[in-house]
Amino acid sequence: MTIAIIGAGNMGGAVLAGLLEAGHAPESVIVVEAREEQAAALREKHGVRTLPAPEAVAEADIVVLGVKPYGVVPVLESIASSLRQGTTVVSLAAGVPTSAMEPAVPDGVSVVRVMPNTPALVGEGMSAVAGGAKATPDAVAAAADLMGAVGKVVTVPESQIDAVTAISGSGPAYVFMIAEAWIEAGVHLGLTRDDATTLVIQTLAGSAELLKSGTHPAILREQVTSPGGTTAAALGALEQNGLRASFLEATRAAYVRSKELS
Ligand SMILES: NC(=O)C1=CN([C@@H]2O[C@H](COP(=O)(O)OP(=O)(O)OC[C@H]3O[C@@H](n4cnc5c(N)ncnc54)[C@H](OP(=O)(O)O)[C@@H]3O)[C@@H](O)[C@H]2O)C=CC1
Ligand SMILES: O=C(O)[C@@H]1CCC=N1
Repeated sequence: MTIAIIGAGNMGGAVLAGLLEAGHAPESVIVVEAREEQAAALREKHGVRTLPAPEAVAEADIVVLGVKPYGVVPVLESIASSLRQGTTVVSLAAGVPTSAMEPAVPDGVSVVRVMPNTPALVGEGMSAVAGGAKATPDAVAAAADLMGAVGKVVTVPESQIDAVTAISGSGPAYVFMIAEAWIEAGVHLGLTRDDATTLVIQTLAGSAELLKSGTHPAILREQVTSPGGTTAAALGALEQNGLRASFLEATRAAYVRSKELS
């Protein structure tokens, strides 16, 4: 199975590193990068091959598109004549529907849309997979297998990909912003920045583990909240300051933006 990754920046690079970490042989991964210095850095760091796009896709069973949304269709047009029958194109781009990509590829090439997230870098990604109208079931399964190497995968109808983008695609940024604010809050209370960082990161990681155990978040929250205690005081302040409404509004904004991009 040869995988070509066109555009190994933040997201394509996370998939690349995650795949290698999961045991994919570096020789079976070909990277296409716009700038030679970036290509050289990836060769050096990961031991992968780098090639111009047409040569890379001519060898590939799966072509992963990690370029910005506006670059997706131009890249497809530039590689169309080199794609082999039976190749699966996996687009990671936000807001680019398969209906915009399919006309740019020859018949016999499947297009699958994936919305991943950056924790793929450490094998803890969350991806949603949606096949285009012309994608074969095998191609959708191959895309799901690929992303399964770097985290969890769900298969959704393409109509839900904008919602997925708003929840898990952009989601890590919500967590990182909360972590930043939380650490600063610790510093405001007199903790050293190092200690505040350790306290916050381990609290996030431990809480994520508890959530993964399957207990409902409301039960876990109740277990921390003593009547009339410190947590109740903090949660009251979060409610008063509109935490839930902020999440509704933030994810709605991401959803609308994802639709606008298409
Ligand atoms: N970042 C994220 O968390 C997520 C991103 N995505 C999607 O992933 C895609 C990439 O985003 P992101 O990784 O953040 O962006 P980056 O800018 O970090 O990565 C894009 C990469 O593609 C390279 N590139 C641009 N044009 C070409 C080309 N013609 N051929 C080969 N390489 C090219 C860029 O090089 P150069 O820098 O030289 O331009 C860069 O390395 C987007 O479509 C985005 O919607 C999806 C989910 C999450
Ligand atoms: O911000 C973006 O547009 C991309 C898509 C999801 C995460 N990053």
